Amino acid sequence: SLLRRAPPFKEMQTRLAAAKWALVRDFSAALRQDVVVTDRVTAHHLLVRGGAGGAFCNRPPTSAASSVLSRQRHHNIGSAPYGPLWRGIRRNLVSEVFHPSRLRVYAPARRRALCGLVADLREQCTSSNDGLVLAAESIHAALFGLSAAMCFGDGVDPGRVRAMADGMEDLIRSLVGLRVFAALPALTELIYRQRWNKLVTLRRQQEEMYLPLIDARRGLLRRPSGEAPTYVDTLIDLLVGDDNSASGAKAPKQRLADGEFVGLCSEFLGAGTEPAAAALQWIMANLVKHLDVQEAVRSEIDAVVGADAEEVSEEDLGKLEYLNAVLMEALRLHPTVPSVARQVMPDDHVFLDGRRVVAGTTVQFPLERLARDETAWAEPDKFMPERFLAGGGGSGVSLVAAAGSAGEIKMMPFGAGRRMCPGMGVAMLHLGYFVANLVREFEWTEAEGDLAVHLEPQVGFLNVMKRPLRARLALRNKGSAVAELYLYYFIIWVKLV
Ligand code: HEM
Repeated sequence: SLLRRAPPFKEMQTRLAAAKWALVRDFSAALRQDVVVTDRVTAHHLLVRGGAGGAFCNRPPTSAASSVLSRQRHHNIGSAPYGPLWRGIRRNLVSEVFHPSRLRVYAPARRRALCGLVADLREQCTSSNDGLVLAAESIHAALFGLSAAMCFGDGVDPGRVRAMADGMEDLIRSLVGLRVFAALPALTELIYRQRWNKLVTLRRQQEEMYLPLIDARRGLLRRPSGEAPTYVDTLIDLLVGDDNSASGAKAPKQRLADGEFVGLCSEFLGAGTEPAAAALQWIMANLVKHLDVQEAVRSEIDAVVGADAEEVSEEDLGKLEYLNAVLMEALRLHPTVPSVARQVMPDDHVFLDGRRVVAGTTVQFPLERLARDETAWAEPDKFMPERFLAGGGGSGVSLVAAAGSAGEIKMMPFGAGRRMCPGMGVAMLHLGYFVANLVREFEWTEAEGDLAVHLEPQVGFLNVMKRPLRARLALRNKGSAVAELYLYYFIIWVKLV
């Protein structure tokens, strides 16, 4: 009967095509009612201005492992209800880890990740006849290693980092199936026994891998000199308010429990790596498909960065306007998080065309659809970075919907409003830094047959490339000082692994 309640897919598409928003019933979320908003003015109104009265800042019940397994007692930033706990842990991430002054301290870790990636790609392309590389796997490993270093510190055993990355991929693959536990967990736990057991196993593995590293940081009397504070360090003494106080009275602030630590580290590693790794693949895939754009990025870099410079530095990125336009265009066409969701709370007075939306309704904002709106963009399905240069249709479009967005949202790959992604700044820094250096180091071209680049998405929990990125690489800077530097890093990397 639940299946019968869901509208046929085609009908839903037609309704969505014709309207600013549509009511759908989502059978997978058991009797839940969803509204899907596809209009950019309505999206801005709801996400940025909120529902009169309430803030319209809650997400629907989540399938995050911590929350489900602890019966909603332990939360991470994404799953926490809008309130003191959310405020405390989000503020900690934004001001203690992602503040620009702190981000500078992680520059050596970024450099090591880049050097490891370049060395890995060099090794692959020089050891095969045709320069073929498994770019998807290499990109993921480099970005995960960087997140792990920012979370737990340098010097975590590379074997353990690989095991954490494998566990995270497994968890992300399972997440769509785990949505059934977001509502009525006591019942769904019985019905979907196998999935529940899988969730318990994945979580236990995370505890076994993360807790010794967390304890090691707790036990440090003093950080090694010059080492940046890790995400775990910032959580150790953090005191947060409690949203679960049944009486509603203001509860005293408390330290985080082990379960919350594990959940927050899992979120940092997963949210910090997976959408960024997917975005980096989409960007490089478009550069492989559009060689003229790749060459234009390279020319811009060569004009700004001296031939003997070791790398495109983070300071250089601000001068690379065309590179920035490429990032924006790839994020517009391929938002790696497919949709953003809010739940209407009793305090939220959310109105659509004069009708109040009932409390409990989930409001979805499909990101790709908003960003490919043909009334907002010329030729919305085409990859045209120039549109983000001065005078183009996208110039002036900001990733932060509140600022300069003239009451509408033309794209929001990082979401919008108070719950928008807190990692946007660091993600854009990582994307710019990696893309610039990968284009400077190598010429990227397409392989043939099954290894060719397909810009076809596979949409699940994330919007990833259906066929993982493969490419043929040719070295630039073959005899330069830069090559020697990467060789040096490669030798160190091989010794470590
Ligand atoms: C290209 C990379 C990334 C993309 C496309 C992305 C996208 C998003 C989106 C669409 C949301 C939902 C926002 C909303 O509901 O309005 C989100 C939330 C979030 N992201 Fe990211 N993200 C990226 C990188 C990161 C990084 C590097 C971190 C760092 C750990 C991060 C941590 C989070 C967290 C904690 C939330 C939940 C925020 C809250 O509920 O207050 N993300 N992200």
